[in-house]
Amino acid sequence: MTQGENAPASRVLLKDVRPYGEGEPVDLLVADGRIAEIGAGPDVEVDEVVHGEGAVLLPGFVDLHTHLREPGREDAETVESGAVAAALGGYTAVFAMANTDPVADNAVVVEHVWRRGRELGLVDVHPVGAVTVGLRGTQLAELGTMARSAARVRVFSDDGHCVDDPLVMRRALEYTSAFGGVVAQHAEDPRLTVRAQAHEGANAARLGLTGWPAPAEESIVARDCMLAAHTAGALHVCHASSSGTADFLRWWKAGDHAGTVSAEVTPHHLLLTDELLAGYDPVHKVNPPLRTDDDVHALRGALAEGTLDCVATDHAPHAEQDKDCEWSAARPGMLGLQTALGVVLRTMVEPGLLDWRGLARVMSERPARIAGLTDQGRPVAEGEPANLVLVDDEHRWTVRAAELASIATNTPYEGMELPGRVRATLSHGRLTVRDGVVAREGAGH
Ligand SMILES: NC(=O)N[C@@H](CC(=O)O)C(=O)O
Ligand SMILES: [Zn+2]
Ligand SMILES: [Zn+2]
Repeated sequence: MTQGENAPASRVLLKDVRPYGEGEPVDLLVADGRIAEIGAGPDVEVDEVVHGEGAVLLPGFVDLHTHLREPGREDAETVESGAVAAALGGYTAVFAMANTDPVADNAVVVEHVWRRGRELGLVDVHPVGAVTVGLRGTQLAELGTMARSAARVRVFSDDGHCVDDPLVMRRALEYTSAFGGVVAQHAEDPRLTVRAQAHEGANAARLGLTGWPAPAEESIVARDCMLAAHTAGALHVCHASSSGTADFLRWWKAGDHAGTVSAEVTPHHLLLTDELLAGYDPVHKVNPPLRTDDDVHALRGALAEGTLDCVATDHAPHAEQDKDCEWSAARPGMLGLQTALGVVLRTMVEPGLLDWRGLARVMSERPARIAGLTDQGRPVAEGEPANLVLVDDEHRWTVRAAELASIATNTPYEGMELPGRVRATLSHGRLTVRDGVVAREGAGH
């Protein structure tokens, strides 16, 4: 049984919508969780009508990198608050990272997160399993048990920590390749980033902050690509942040290597730089750190050309006491689910680096394929699953932390005007967002 099957409204008419922002507006009928008809007549009988007024219809977004903080830090985010934020951001599937408390390194924790997601019925919540027990980097977690659990875990990551022992990484790639899993690596050589607080460069030097050098990321990315080739495993590079990482991946992907390598970039690394650190506001503290303008432009180019496969939010809510303190004590991370679309429109679509089809590729199709999802990231076409987002491309809005759905408020975009508003989101044929508001009635089983 898939989410939404118990939904009360099974027939929805999306009126005057433009799939991929192309051509004249059409009417699109959703029935029984699928796109039943494109060009449906005006007199068709439905339970709900959404007036698109020419808004852009895309496959629902898929986030490979979300921190939901449940279990353990429900004062920062819960599966519920995160699922609401995800739906409002246009997401129909999110991958919830394993660095919870307790760690999601066993079937009990991943099944809890997965069940909670299903109960809510707002977005498909896929738990990520930890690679190693307790994220400690020494002993492989029960990867096979998590894969065989009800949550059917396919993405594994110690995110927040690097699997720095090359033998442990090798074994993880070997083991997961046996069942089509992927290892998502937080690439950070721990020896090169001891006490690191900011991108190693002129700004960190001026501000007196210990540097996080780009080679700490790049050396692990290079090593892991070689291990993926050697094991014929699947590697996914989390939050690529430097021009050197992009250059290496471009070179690597141009070669003929066994294994599979994919990579994500976050919205904040596409827009923000370490110049923002001058005010010492920890809202700008994130791992990997904000880097330079050159890095930002290299990452945009790499995403446009496909060297970087997709955008992932690394949505990282933190409670006030963990963020509203001096720089060195603050936790790294920033909110991202509700601002990702706007930042990608601003950094990639407005400058002409991606069109709407390109946006669908990097925010929906590629991430779905990387994670092995078959019902997400599908074309907007008759017979396909109705996991969809309707974007009002003319609308601009101002980010206010207090108005975001997350419990935590650590957005670096406070007061910023962003393009694009999510007018509606459909998960398995059911409206989860209507007129920019979460549609909660009927949620749950
Ligand atoms: N990105 C961050 O700065 N923080 C993440 C961990 C991570 O993604 O490495 C978190 O869990 O808060
Ligand atoms: Zn990370
Ligand atoms: Zn993360």
